[in-house]
Formats: sequence, C-alpha cells, structure tokens
Amino acid sequence: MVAFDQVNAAFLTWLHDNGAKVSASIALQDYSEEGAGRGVIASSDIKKNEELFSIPRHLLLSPLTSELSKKIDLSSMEGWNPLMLCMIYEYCRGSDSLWKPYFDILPTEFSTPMFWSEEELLELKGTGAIDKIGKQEAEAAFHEKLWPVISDNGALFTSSPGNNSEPDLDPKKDNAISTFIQIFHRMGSLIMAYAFHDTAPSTDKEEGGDMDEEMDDDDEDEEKINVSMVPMADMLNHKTGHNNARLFHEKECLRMVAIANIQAGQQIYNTYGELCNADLLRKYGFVDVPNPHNIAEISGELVINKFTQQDEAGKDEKVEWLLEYDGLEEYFILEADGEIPEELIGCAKILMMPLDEFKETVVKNKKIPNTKLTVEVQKGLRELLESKLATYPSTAKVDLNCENKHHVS
Ligand SMILES: C[S@@+](CC[C@H](N)C(=O)[O-])C[C@H]1O[C@@H](n2cnc3c(N)ncnc32)[C@H](O)[C@@H]1O
Repeated sequence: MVAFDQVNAAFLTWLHDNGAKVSASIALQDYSEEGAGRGVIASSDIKKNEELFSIPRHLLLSPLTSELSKKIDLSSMEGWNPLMLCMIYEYCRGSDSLWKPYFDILPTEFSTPMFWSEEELLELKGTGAIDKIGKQEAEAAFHEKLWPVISDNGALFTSSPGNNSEPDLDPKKDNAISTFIQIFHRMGSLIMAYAFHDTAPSTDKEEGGDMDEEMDDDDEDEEKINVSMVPMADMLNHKTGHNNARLFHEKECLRMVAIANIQAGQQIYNTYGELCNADLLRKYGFVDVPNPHNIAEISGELVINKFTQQDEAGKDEKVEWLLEYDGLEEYFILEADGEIPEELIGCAKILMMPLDEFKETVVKNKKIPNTKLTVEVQKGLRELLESKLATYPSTAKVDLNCENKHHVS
C-alpha cells in the first residue's frame, strides 16, 4: 500500500512539475480487489463539463516527443513500430528519461490471453478471441523490424549504471534478445491497452476521446493520427454503459472533461469503445458482464461444413460463387439481440439448395435468394447454432456461477 501511494504521489508530482493540471476533485484509487488495478475516483462532487485534468503535449510519449526520433530515422517505420522503439528506448534510459515516473506507475504484468498458458487458452475455445491473439506474428515482427534497429544501435538501448533502469540492458550481451522480447511484449501490451490515437495538434479537434476505439496495428492513418501514450488519461478504467468522462485533443494539451455529474466516491470511466467481451479480453484483459455489445462469431468454414456435410455435390462451385458475390463471410456475426444476419440466411439457402436449382436460379440471375426463413432453413440454422454452442467448453450460465462463487469466497 505504501509503495502504491508512493508511486501515485511521485507520478502526480511529476505531472504537476511538468505543467499538467489535475483537479483537486479527483484521485488515483486502488481497484485491484475488483481486478481493475488503478483507476480514478471522484474525491468530491464533480459537475458535468468540469475539467478533470489537462496534459501538455510535451508529456505525451510518442515519436513526436521522444529524443529517439532525433537519433534514428523512424519515419519509414510503420504501425506501432516507431512508438514501440521509443518506449523501449525511454525505458532503457531509466531515470535519464523524462517518463521514468510514468513507467513506474504502469503495470509490468498483464492478464491478456497473450500471456495465458496453453491450458488456460482452452477456456477460450469457441470464442473469437483465440484466433486473434497474434503472439507469433508479433514476435516475428520484432525479429524482422525491431531487433535489427536495436542491435545496430546498441549504445542507445544500453542501460548505464546508476540510471535506475532494469539492470544490465545491453543488446550486445549473450541472450539479450530474450530480455528485449520480454520488454517488447510489455511495451506492446501497454500500447494495446493504454495508448490513444492522438489527432494532429493543429486541428484543435475533439476526438471522440476514446481510448483507442479500434486501436489496431493497421489502423493508423498516415501522419494525421499519432499513436501516443497519454499519462493520466490512461489511468481511467472502462465499464460498458458507465462512461462519464471524455478526452479532448487540443492544440496545446489533451483535456479530460466530465460528461456527466459525478458524485464523490464514484469511479470515473473513459470508454475504450463499444467492444464485445472477446475484444475487451484480447486487448485489455478483462470482460464486462453484462455486455450489450457481445457477439458470437460463426465462421464461414463452419457454415460450409454444416450445410454440405450430407451432400457435397456442387460444394466448390457454390463456395466459389458465394465468394465472388460477397455471400460468404470469414465470420458471420450474431449480435446480442439474437437476430440471424440476412447474409447467413442467404448463404445457408444456397448451400442447402439442390445443385440444379442453384444453377437454374442463383447462377442464372446472379442473385442471392431472398432471405425469408423457410422451415427447412430454420431447422438447418438451429443445428448450425447448436454445433457452434458445442464448441464452447462451458455455458455462460456455468461461467457466471463460477464467477459469482469466486466473488463470494
Ligand atoms: C488504460 S488502463 C487503465 C488503468 C489501469 N487500471 C492501471 O492500473 O494501470 C487499461 C487497463 O485497466 C484495466 N481495466 C480497465 N477497466 C477495467 C474493468 N472494468 N475491469 C477490470 N480491469 C479493467 C485492464 O487491465 C486494462 O488493460
């Protein structure tokens, strides 16, 4: 607890000393008992539109502010790579880095599936999260794009004695690569769960304020948007439907403002976007229950297998046609309202159709059949959903009971 308070105090002093303004009506709070780490609480009543804090742009950690950009040309690097290198560089500098008190408040461990054991990952069977973890792809990118830069510029990524960083960081040492991969995973997890899309300073524009609503590697839009770490703004947790603060990206600073009256003692939440639990888990390592944005993903492959298992005739022809006419998705999405998507009905109808009829009607008319549910299609879709359900190792009811028991104990 002492360490927790000390780190908070050092971080808040650092913010203050570097020109940030933090309202006296908010405080950092320990929500670790709820499994949510740090968060921000209203320490007295806050009115809608009140400013909670403002962070001057020079405190954002990004390739625009890190000294590394002056030492290495990062301009040709893509996606998160420039920010990743800047974070690794600043981290290696320890107390020589402006951002040392900020690194001290950021977590070193994460609960995202990226760090789960094989056995734990079995719990995700059936969900869309399991195919999207991307650990191997991330490590391949590290070896191909980042490690060559780090090892070619070893002196920049070497900790000096007494600078209070992790000891002995030196890319030239034996086995250094495994240490740097760990640092890479830590920085990648921080970017994934903490970074913001910052709009260009000159636009003085309010950006939905969301912590990175679709913060995916391939999302970054040329120069206009910078992926940036925003100290303090990233201390706010998320709870679906309880968002009461919003980040405004202004020319000189980023300002967090209350978008509702907030009573003393209430938690202050930013929104990370309208995310289903699979995405919340994959990016942030937690789920929301209930979550109206939840979805079930039915893979196109499952649909094809289900509807062609009795009669394979024309399977390839139909699949080819469906692909050409956008009738087959990689995943069909079922939302929380339980409506069957029209695309899925159309696809099922075609796959169930006798080959002659398919050629006579669909191919001839170049049209997906109407999406009215017939009894036969309804039955087929029901069986499809049952086979999808069978891919989950447990039901939501069982999971929720486990969770409740866990809270009680
Ligand atoms: C932007 S940070 C928020 C600050 C963070 N709680 C901390 O201690 O540094 C995002 C991380 O906070 C945690 N988090 C946010 N909202 C949460 C919630 N409703 N339940 C559990 N964890 C949450 C998750 O670990 C997530 O990856």
